[in-house]
Amino acid sequence: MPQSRSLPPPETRLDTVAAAIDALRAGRPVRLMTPGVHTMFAVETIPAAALKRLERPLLILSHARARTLKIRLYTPQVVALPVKSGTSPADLRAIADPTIDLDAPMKGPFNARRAKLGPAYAAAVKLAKLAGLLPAAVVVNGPVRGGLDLKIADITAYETRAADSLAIVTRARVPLEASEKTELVAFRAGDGGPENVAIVIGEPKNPVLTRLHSECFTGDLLGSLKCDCGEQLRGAIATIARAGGGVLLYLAQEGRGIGLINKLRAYRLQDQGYDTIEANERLGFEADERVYAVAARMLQLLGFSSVRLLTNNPEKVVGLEKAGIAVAERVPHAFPSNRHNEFYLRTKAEKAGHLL
Ligand SMILES: Nc1nc2c(ncn2[C@@H]2O[C@H](COP(=O)(O)OP(=O)(O)OP(=O)(O)O)[C@@H](O)[C@H]2O)c(=O)[nH]1
Ligand SMILES: [Zn+2]
Repeated sequence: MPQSRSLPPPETRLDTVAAAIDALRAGRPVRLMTPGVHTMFAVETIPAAALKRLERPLLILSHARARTLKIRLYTPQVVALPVKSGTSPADLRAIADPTIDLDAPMKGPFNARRAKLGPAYAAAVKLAKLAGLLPAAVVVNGPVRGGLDLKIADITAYETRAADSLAIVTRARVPLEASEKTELVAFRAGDGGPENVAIVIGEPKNPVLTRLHSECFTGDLLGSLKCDCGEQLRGAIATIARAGGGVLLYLAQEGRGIGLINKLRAYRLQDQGYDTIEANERLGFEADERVYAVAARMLQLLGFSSVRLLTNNPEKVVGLEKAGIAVAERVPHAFPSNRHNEFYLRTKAEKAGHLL
């Protein structure tokens, strides 16, 4: 049975998070309000002048990044490293970004703080992730002028809130090569965030044959041979059409939720010999950062409550069920490998439990 989702606290807001994402990406500070105040910048965008003015800044890294740097994990979720005076944004980026390891050898050892960290520190890293930036933040205890105010509860509730606020914006018939009877349904969240599209094929019947397709610019659009996304996308449309009907959700979750730029960073690490999972972790991400609340809400808005899911990934089945959709059956969805993606597919099978 699908579990019912816990509702976000009613006082949390969506629009504040969207504004904070813009601020961080532009190198501006965000004030995180618990009851106390902390101020954060993203490591990727902090301006030199702003860093210089901060009093006793801490560099906050995820556990995944800390493990790569052999930093002791004294505190849960994230670690805090005191930033010495005279440190430049480039120095911080060299610690946070493994793709520049080789150009700027890092100066260790790094001694993390042992003292307990309040919730603002992990929230800062989560907000950097939501902004599509490296998962690393500079945080000070106290307010900084010019910052935007954001409640920590708004960050924690963001994904659920965004999913709950989804609405169908428009729909149109778009005949496809593999399926002439096809309609595209466009969804948008209340904060105007990333748009998601459902491709409704033929006459879907419950439990509806469904593919959750995470956007892949390189595979879907450019025909990259590094992954199997392009084949899975076109293959799913053809399979669903042959079955008489179903739905493909085209989800704005590039790079398993880390965004295009971070995925390209992960590809750089793969060229140095790391596999797809190690690359994510060296960057400071989980192996898979996707959540399926948006997918579940799209299905509900389309009137579907139970699916036959085209996937090899058991985590997608669990994720969708957790978000409130019953998965009546898993339908395998594998394609032959090529010499570029063979190792990638084998890694997914061996390390991420993908079933082939
Ligand atoms: N971070 C990262 N993302 C990747 C990499 N290769 C492909 N992707 C992303 O992985 C996603 C595609 O995964 P999916 O095919 O939806 O899902 P899956 O987990 O492989 O499971 P299936 O349903 O069995 O296909 C897309 O968002 C791609 O951009 C990689 O090496 N690193
Ligand atoms: Zn891909």
